[in-house]
Amino acid sequence: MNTTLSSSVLPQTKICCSKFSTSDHKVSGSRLYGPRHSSYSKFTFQASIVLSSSAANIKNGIVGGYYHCDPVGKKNQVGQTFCSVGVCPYDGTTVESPSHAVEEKVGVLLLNLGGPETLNDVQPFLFNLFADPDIIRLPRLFRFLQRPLARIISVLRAPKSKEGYAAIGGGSPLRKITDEQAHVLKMALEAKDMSANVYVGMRYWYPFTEEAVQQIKRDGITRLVVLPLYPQFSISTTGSSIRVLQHIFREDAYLSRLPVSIINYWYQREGYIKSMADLIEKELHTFAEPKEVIIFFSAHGVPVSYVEDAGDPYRDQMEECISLIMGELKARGIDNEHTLAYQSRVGPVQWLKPYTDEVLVQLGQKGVQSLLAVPVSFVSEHIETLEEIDMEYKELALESGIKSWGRVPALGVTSSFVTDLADAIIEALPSATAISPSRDISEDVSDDPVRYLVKMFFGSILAFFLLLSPKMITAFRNHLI
Ligand SMILES: C=CC1=C(C)c2cc3[nH]c(cc4nc(cc5[nH]c(cc1n2)c(C)c5CCC(=O)O)C(CCC(=O)O)=C4C)c(C)c3C=C
Ligand SMILES: [Fe+2]
Repeated sequence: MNTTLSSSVLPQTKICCSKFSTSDHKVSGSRLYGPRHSSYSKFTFQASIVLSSSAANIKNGIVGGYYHCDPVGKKNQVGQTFCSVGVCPYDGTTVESPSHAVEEKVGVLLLNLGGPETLNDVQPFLFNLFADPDIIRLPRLFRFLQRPLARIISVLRAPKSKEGYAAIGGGSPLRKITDEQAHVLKMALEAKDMSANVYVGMRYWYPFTEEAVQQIKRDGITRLVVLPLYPQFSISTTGSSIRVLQHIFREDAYLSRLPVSIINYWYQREGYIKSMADLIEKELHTFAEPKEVIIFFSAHGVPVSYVEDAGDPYRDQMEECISLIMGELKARGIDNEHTLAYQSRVGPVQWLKPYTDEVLVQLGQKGVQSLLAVPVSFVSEHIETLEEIDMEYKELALESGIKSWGRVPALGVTSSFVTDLADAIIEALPSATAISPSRDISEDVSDDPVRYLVKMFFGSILAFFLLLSPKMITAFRNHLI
């Protein structure tokens, strides 16, 4: 049974851990931190998962406690990571505490992508990114090629990426912004009477998730909330970060017992939607004719196969997110036209459509005069807002006939947004449970050496032809360099 917090069990620095207990205590009182924002909810991938806890744990698009996804039916890559969404759905109440109280040390781990801090970091950063099996998703038979391929692609891609990073000052601003978000979030939690250490763990650059987790251990954290800084869930972002975390936790006796709650996505939260609407509303007023402006949502793309073959909920969540933001604007009397397109594709495969660059040209040709670009996949400024949108897409739009261009800034440390993240963390805390030591399917290596050798043999032959085929070479040249 899940339990929840009442204000009386949220003192400033100490939390009685037994209040969080999930066992058979007597319950009384009323719930304070239950699921909110039901009107915004839609749980997009519940059909392909099987809960290990009760079905009542899904409510309002929010799932409490850990459960593991069953990769039955449609192949679901999401199912290879944790799928809990944090907040405790227990519609009961406060737990009566036994007499002893143990000091609780709450930790919040912010997960993010990370970015190169100097131009010399670019190629090794890209190597880490492309070596991630959630970014370049090779069939199992070809997994042994992941790192050699990552080496080749990162070397080929580095010059183009370096140009981009050079144009925004020689490195990514992500670390600085994420550190600021961590700091402001800690203060927002304190303002809500919750004392917590906030850590930053990056997937592909410093400070790596592993480092953050070691610090969490050293600090003796007794309860952890994990908050990926991506509003929508994608296999390639939150999924990948959580998979790494799962791996680290499973290997460690202390961590595998640590109660953890993961907020897998939060695009539907009222605080986030309203904060986005605030930014858009403000920016619309900078145009001479605000009502004529097309609101152009530009989301980071993912390959179509993620969504259509692996069950990535990203596109559905993105579409719902946009409709929630537009609904909020409409409620404020703003009913501009809007459109959604996907940016930043890499490599020769099909990505989610329509593509941002193509739609910009079409809009220009159709005679659209004013356009407001709204980045929606990410909450910090980064290379794809500062270079791709502000420079490349702006130039393309103006060349295509659009006269008036604007861009909504990323949320960063906007106070209404950070306050809402603090609420999400407080809501998630009661449902923290230890990570189950179940096997990570994505790293399931065959124990049988003969099978392994056979796979390696045929895999190498196939890979040889694949890598040397003129089509592949042309594709890499056209799309990566
Ligand atoms: C090749 C596959 C990639 C997928 C899939 C992908 C998904 C994805 N990425 C973000 C957010 C960010 N990505 C950033 C940089 C970046 N991403 C890729 C590739 C994929 N991303 C590359 C090669 C790079 C490096 C930059 C470049 O060469 O273009 C960043 C920027 C970090 C920074 O340094 O500022 C962000 C942010 C999302 C949200 C997403 C899927 C939903
Ligand atoms: Fe990316």
